[in-house]
Amino acid sequence: MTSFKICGVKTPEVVHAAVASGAAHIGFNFFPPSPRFLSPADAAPLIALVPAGVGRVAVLVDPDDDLVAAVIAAGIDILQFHNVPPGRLAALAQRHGRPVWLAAGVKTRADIEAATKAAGPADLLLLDAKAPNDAPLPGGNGLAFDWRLLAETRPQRRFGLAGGLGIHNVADAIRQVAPALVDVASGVEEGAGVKSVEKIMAFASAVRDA
Ligand SMILES: O=C(O)c1ccccc1N[C@@H]1O[C@H](COP(=O)(O)O)[C@@H](O)[C@H]1O
Repeated sequence: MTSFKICGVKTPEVVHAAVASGAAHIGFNFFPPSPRFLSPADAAPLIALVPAGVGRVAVLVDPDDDLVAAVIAAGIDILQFHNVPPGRLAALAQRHGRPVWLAAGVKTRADIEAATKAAGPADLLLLDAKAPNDAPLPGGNGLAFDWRLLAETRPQRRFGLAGGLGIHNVADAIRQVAPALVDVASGVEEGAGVKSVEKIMAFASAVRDA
């Protein structure tokens, strides 16, 4: 079965639901403009509820070193980076001694090629839709990219798929793209930043049935 990540979790009830659903990873968002934002202090008691064997992932957008250190102190074990300048990913991976994921926006084949190069030291390349220029968030926008691009230009490395996934399309995405992991934020919400336990369970069933 393809593994899945439930991203942007903010309450104990949703942590428990994500664990019960079989999520391999749970994401905590540390980007202040996001409706899913948590401070490291607020995230720490939630992160502590995640059992061993389930990955605790921090979503970070071009963070400074203090924020990275703070999320690690809060109990995070995987660092997911968006919008990091070229070269900084390797430095972050080395300095903080944690697995790193590189999230990259895709609209064209060239984006996939550039992301594959940039992801060099990353444990996972997470391909998401490229955010529109005026979007306040680089991810979490509920937008999918054209997955057919991956049939033409498949990254020669481990990659995950994010962006606009939900109960209605995740099985198709898995069959069509065969990613190592699928990642969802807004597709299991009933309002901006408000997760639905029912939708999380339905998403998990759709992944299992794919
Ligand atoms: O979710 C957010 O608010 C967010 C903010 C900044 C960077 C990344 C963010 N989320 C990531 O985007 C994917 C896809 O989101 P969606 O399913 O399309 O809503 C999400 O899983 C996070 O990895």
